[in-house]
Amino acid sequence: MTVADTRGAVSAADDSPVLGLDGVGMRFPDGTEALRGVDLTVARGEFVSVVGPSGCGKSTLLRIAAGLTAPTAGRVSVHEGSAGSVGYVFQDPTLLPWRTVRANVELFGELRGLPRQERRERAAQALELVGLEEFAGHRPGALSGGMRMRASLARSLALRPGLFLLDEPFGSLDEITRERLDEDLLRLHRAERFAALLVTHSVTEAVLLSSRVVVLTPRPGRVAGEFPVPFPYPRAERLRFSAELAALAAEVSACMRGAAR
Ligand SMILES: Nc1ncnc2c1ncn2[C@@H]1O[C@H](COP(=O)(O)OP(=O)(O)OP(=O)(O)O)[C@@H](O)[C@H]1O
Repeated sequence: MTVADTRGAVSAADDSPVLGLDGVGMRFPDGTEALRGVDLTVARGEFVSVVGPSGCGKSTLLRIAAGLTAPTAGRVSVHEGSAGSVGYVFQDPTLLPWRTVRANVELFGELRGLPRQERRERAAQALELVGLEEFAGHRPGALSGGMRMRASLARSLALRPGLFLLDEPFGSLDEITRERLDEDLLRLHRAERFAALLVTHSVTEAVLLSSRVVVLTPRPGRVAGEFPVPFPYPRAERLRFSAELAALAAEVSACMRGAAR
């Protein structure tokens, strides 16, 4: 996996996928087979969501894409030059409670040895993007759950990722906060133009955010279907409650149910 620190690495002529999974399989040492023969690509600027029944291997897939777990079959490629940094956001914001929000957002830059001034600038910009400038000096304990998740998004945004991997990031939040953060994510995706791979339990969220939805079968997870989402970006808030979105979400859900039989 290549990790670069600037957006300058993106080449206009380069249309290779940012992420490619080729025949990926995963069998854990205890014999549990989580994934089998998964082919999946994410192109530059694309927003792909993965849905599937609980335990079908979604988180395992994301961990493999992030390079945190090595697959036991197949290949993973993160394309050199086109990806820039990889941002990884979990359901748990994992902020350090003794650091201020600003210092948390600067953390990854610190770990990568970015000069102090650049870290400061990137953190300030990322905090502005997620609307947390005024809370930069607060500690995470003083923030709401939604704000903590925004801080977690900002921490990854400060890496200026070419690829964002999101594992059910809003799963523990109440519905209204989750809807707001979906809007934020859509806006950030437009503004920063990263490619995204999102794991979610919500078919509506998947359709609302994505340019493509991938459905996995029950364990071992295989690709049961892929659904291009035809709605152009930027997407209006009312799309969430539209008949068009409901119809596509019903198709995706039917595929999930069919795969589970
Ligand atoms: N380290 C491990 N060792 C053995 N089995 C594991 C390990 N990690 C995950 N599994 C199993 O692999 C399967 C897939 O797990 P994973 O967490 O990827 O599923 P998921 O689709 O993300 O689940 P959920 O939707 O409930 O979060 C599950 O049966 C899980 O118990």
